[in-house]
Amino acid sequence: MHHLTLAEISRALAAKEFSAVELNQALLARIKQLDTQLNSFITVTEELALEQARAADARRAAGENGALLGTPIGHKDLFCTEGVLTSCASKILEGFKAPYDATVVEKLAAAGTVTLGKLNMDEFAMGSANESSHYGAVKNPWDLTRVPGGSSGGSAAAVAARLLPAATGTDTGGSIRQPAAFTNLTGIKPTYGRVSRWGMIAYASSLDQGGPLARTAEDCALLLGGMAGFDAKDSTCVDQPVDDYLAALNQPLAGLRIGLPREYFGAGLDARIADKVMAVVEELKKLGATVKDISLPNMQHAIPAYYVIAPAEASSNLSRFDGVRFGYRCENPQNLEDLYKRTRAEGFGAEVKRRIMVGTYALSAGYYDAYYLKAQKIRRLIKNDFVAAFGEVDLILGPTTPNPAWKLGEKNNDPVAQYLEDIYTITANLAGIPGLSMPAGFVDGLPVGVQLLAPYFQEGRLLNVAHQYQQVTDWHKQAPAGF
Ligand SMILES: NC(=O)C[C@H](N)C(=O)O
Repeated sequence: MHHLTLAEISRALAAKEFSAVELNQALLARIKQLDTQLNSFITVTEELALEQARAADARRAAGENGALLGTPIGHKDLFCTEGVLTSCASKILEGFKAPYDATVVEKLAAAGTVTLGKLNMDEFAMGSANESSHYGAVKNPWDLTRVPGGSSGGSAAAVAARLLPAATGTDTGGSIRQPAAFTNLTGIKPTYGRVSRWGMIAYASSLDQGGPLARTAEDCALLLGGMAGFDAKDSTCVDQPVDDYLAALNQPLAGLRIGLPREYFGAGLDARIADKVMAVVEELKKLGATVKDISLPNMQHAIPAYYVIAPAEASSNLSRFDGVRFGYRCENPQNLEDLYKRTRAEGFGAEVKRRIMVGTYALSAGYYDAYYLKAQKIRRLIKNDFVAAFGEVDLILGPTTPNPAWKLGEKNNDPVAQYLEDIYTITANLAGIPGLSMPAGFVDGLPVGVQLLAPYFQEGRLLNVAHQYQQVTDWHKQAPAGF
């Protein structure tokens, strides 16, 4: 059963080929047996899962037939789940059981999904390797000596290893798309405001967006349909109807205008990845697409701008973790200041501290104009580049990452080397547009992802193109050996 996609599971449950209880028990057994190799789960919610599976079977017996009813998923451990540890993979949230469900969790539970657990991640979603977790690094099922990408590395590893058919993730600068690329999955970061951030622990609020990771575009369409929608509890959530993503999948691609930004194919890109990207372009041409060279001239400024804006917002968001209200508190504080200082010094890991310091510095009087304000101006230029490009083309295509998954530990001592790996993904967050990564082949046995970008609220278009590509290729069907 573990090789079935979410859509196949949905159909099998509807046809009563097996029950939700049988399916979820089988996956729980598989998680117990195999996750010791990957470390993709922080918490396995066995009791909750069986309770939800029994309820789903009862709802089906009573005549309900929702597409997600009884389907197994996992949540990245920054989505609040009532009564269950929600850790952000940080020591500072040690023992924190959320008092309520995030909107995404609530919506998916109402649709009948079964939560098998909470998935490992980079601490507070800061990283591209899933090595900064307080709960230990996650391993890539394609090569256990390599990183799965980050920050949604646990979600990616679990889905790639067939421990789960799909999972939620979040993407602030690539955290869904980059791990999807490193583990041969399809993952979509929706338009900013498409999915509610309520109950999703904030890293950089103007960039964070939740979305699905799965093995196929069809599965992403199914899960995103359950996640997206207006939520009055998130003031940045957009009140616009959600498209029928499943219905959009089968549109023909004839006449689709694809733009290839020349800045995406410059220095730093592994030539073997460039070849894979061009092979995807050829395949899409056969399906009727036309291709045009375009330019996104401000892309070179994206990394410095992102690594000012994201830490600035993080330094503000993370000030709430002070040992008073949530999670970890240092032993025997001498006074209030000592409580704050030692709790935060002991509770946050090195990368989180680095970003709090960078962000605080960038926002401080005298430096604000030079760094934060300048970064915001660059952000606008990057957005304008996309708006101009989408005047000429329907979709932008390029690599998701410049390199395939690197070795565990390889970029640990060089944060900037790791930041540079985000070059192709962070622009979509700065502009707020949707982006999708899909499997496009292998280099030395390691998965390669291709990224598709679309205008605001055209998630359906991205899923449509990826689905059509997946009808004529089978990269996405390849499973890692041993899983
Ligand atoms: N959170 C993300 O989207 C990952 C990005 N590499 C960051 O560390 O900010």
